Amino acid sequence: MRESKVLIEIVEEIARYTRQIDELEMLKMVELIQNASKIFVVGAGRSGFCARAFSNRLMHLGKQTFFVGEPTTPSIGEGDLLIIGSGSGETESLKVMAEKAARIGADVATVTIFPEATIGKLAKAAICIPGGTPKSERKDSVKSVQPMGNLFEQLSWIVYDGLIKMLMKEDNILEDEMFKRHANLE
Ligand SMILES: O=C([C@H](O)CO)[C@H](O)[C@H](O)COP(=O)(O)O
Repeated sequence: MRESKVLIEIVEEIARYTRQIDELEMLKMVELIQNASKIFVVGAGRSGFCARAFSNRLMHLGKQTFFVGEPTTPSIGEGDLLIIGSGSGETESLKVMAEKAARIGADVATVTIFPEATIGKLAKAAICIPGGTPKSERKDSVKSVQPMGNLFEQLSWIVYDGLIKMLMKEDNILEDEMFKRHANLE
């Protein structure tokens, strides 16, 4: 057996930058989730894979949750929440969705590297994650040992899992209850 230097380098980077994520902003997101009628989650590409996994856990918590783009996703309205995972905060289709949701009277929240970008400006909670992105003309917030948006995507997955743990504690939801809601047609 030989430990992998590559894996250790990645995990150490994740641990180092996790410390720069503001828990107060996570608490704001928890409050928005608790107060929302319906929760819509969206993200593109790899950021979208992480956001999609988050929507699955929100469903397990018993929240009325929809991943945007599915044929079963209804219209968003006042009192609803749109959570956007976007490193750059400037992905075209997501900007349009953020603007539309805000216009309609829904709350917008985001997990992003750049809270000052278009999506972050519209957000009531913007969890800022250190990272880089090939998309933004803004300077990456950190120099990562990994390519493209990897660090953002990994940290966003951890942030989403952290939010779920916070919601479990706040709303007193046990894992057994969550598992009962897990898909039985798989
Ligand atoms: O898939 C992606 C790319 O591989 C970056 O690592 C991005 O997640 C996708 O392009 C969405 O971009 P953002 O909205 O800026 O996260």
